[in-house]
Amino acid sequence: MVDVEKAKILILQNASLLGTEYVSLKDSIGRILAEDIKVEEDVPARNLSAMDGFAIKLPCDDKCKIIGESRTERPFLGEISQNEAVKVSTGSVLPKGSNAVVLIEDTLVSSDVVYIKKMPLEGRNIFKMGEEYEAGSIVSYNGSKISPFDFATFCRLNKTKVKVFKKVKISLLAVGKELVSCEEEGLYKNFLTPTFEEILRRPHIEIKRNIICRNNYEIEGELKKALDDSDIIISFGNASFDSSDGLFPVVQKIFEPIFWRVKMQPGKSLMAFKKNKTYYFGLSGNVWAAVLGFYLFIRPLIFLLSGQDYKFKSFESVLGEAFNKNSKEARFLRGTLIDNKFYFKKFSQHSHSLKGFRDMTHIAMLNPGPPQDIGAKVRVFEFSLEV
Ligand SMILES: Nc1nc2c(c(=O)[nH]1)N[C@H]1C(S)=C(S)[C@@H](COP(=O)(O)OP(=O)(O)OC[C@H]3O[C@@H](n4cnc5c(N)ncnc54)[C@H](O)[C@@H]3O)O[C@H]1N2
Ligand code: MOO
Repeated sequence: MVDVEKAKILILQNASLLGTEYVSLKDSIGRILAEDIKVEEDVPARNLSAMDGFAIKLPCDDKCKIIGESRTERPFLGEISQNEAVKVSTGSVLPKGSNAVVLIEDTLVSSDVVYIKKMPLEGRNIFKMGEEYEAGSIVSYNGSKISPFDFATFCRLNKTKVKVFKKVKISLLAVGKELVSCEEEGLYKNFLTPTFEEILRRPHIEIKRNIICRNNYEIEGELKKALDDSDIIISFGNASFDSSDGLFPVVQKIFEPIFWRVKMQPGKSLMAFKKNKTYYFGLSGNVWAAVLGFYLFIRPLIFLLSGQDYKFKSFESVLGEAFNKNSKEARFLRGTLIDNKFYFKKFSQHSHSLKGFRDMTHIAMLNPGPPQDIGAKVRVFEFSLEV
């Protein structure tokens, strides 16, 4: 049995990043960048007009001769002199020599002459070369998740492929003779693996299997298959290591222990094993214990393996309600913050209960010890299952 902090360290200390691969831009959204994205050429590469109107060269008279037109699809190639104007549209390349754009609504046009009613200041209405991104600057960093706007930026930078970390391959196993699928009639429905599959359905993760194992033979077979193709295997149920129906002995046969059982409540029944580079976690079938085990130990590992930075967002707070039990081990409560105080009584604290997940925003950790009064200091974590 290890304490919570030791358990976190034991899991992360030997974790190594997954490999990298190149993917096409359209497949990159949601993946984790494995390179810094550097701007090769100024964006925009030329001065562009930011408005519809006329490019002019200041200082000039309020009457200019129209010498041509620059369109987005067909730029004007000549150079502009004082008292000349070139018709421009939003996004079109500005002619050489121009230094301002007068808005179309501030002009009067008569055949090839434009009368300027309101003279712009120099530099106005121009989307300047390099204004968006200067050559040599970095727009996205190694380890960041590629958002739709990153995708748009990479497109604008003329990227066609980007280097990303390989997907984290995860297997989910529900273990229990009593379990039926959510579509079947029964008292003990396996809702845990489908729920976690939804939580983990992300572009940088690949779910290799989601399966119910009802006997040792199935457990062993699925664990061995998962060992071959997964980075992380998570099982739910039968996590008590001395349970008679055999998950623990099977796991012991295949993997090497990191630790089993953690000094915490709930979630004490947790196994962490490893074989080569594959991690195995045996979480409880009790939902709050399973979610907490995932939050504390597996989620940080997924961040680390996939190349992302991870930091537990925690801070000191105080109890808004008294907690009137002794705690033998670190105790985790689900709840929420109001005026920076932690409240937990309207949330079920039962390990088996689903009540409270919808509204919980924070988790408080109480150190082992006697009951705690209102105002007692507690460490509070922001709750999120985002990976
Ligand atoms: N005498 C003792 N009893 C228990 C102890 C103890 O120390 N002494 N520890 C308790 C703690 S703490 C936990 S946690 C659980 C051990 O958990 P298990 O992982 O062995 O739990 P199971 O019996 O397999 O399941 C518990 C509960 O959850 C249901 N379940 C299981 N898998 C799923 C699934 N995939 N989806 C939904 N629900 C699932 C299962 O049917 C049970 O009802 O033991 C305590 N007991
Ligand atoms: O430690 Mo158990 O995981 O409370 O239900």
